[in-house]
Amino acid sequence: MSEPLAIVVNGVSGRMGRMLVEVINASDKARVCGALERPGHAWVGKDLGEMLGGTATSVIVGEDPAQVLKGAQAVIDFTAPAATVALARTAAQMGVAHIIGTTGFTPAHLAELQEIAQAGVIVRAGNMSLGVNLLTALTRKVAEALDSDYDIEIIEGHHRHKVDAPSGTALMLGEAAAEGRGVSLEDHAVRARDGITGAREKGSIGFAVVRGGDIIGEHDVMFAADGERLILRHIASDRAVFARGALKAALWAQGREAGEYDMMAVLGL
Ligand SMILES: NC(=O)C1=CN([C@@H]2O[C@H](COP(=O)(O)OP(=O)(O)OC[C@H]3O[C@@H](n4cnc5c(N)ncnc54)[C@H](O)[C@@H]3O)[C@@H](O)[C@H]2O)C=CC1
Ligand SMILES: O=C(O)C1=N[C@H](C(=O)O)C[C@H](O)C1
Repeated sequence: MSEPLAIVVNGVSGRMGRMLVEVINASDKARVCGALERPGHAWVGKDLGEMLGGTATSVIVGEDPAQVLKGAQAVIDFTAPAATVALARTAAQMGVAHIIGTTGFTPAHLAELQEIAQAGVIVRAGNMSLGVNLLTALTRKVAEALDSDYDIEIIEGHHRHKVDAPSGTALMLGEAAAEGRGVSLEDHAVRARDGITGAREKGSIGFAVVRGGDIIGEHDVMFAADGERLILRHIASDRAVFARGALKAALWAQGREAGEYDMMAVLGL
């Protein structure tokens, strides 16, 4: 049996950071070899196991990616856009595969990641779950089959702490719908409605956002026509689905050529 993959978890005290440690620790294919938090965070310099409420481990939470990534084969990163772009540069320089779950990137961030990926392996997806990636493939197929008499609306819901909207997943679904229709999302997206908006423009792709409580992540893609509606739905009820996907991506990324990949590639969809 091969050695377990050495993985660093970035943003380790966050909702996804904690979940990643749990999922990696439960796997015989990988181990947590390092942990990162934002500079000055209360966990920096402390033992990861103790910070998570368990027994001491040999992993001390660090704040300097260049130090912590030494000896790592992958870093899994669910943090914030600027932090992720900065880490991508270091990971590429050090030959460490960078698995990115962070959402909320601007077009400038995305262009920078694309440039960095010329020299490093990046796997990035707005949603790492198998279910959502299947939903994405289905959305593309249905959008291809139905004409613009079917209005496409994407409705997403998340917990009260989420800072970006629409969600990375909703945008991924919007891209798939636009691709299926053979149009550009940028030209057809309606990301907010308020006041006297006028009637719905034919061919547009609408987004609606719910924020509240502890909703982990819910996404509907609606195709609404005269006389019928088709709704494709995914509900995440456990963050482990995202962490398991990220671990799969870290294993898949080993030995790949430099480039930016997505979960559809990892899952072969
Ligand atoms: N692609 C996917 O499947 C999923 C993506 N997400 C995305 O992951 C991101 C994080 O989500 P949560 O864990 O819920 O947020 P969170 O707020 O609980 O955790 C974020 C963590 O990142 C840390 N952080 C911020 N700046 C940092 C820096 N410079 N260096 C190191 N750590 C830093 C914070 O201190 C915090 O611990 C969001 O963008 C969210 O949308 C969340 C779930 C699934
Ligand atoms: O912030 C979250 O929690 C989630 N974010 C991702 C997104 O923006 O789509 C994925 C998941 O739905 C949870």
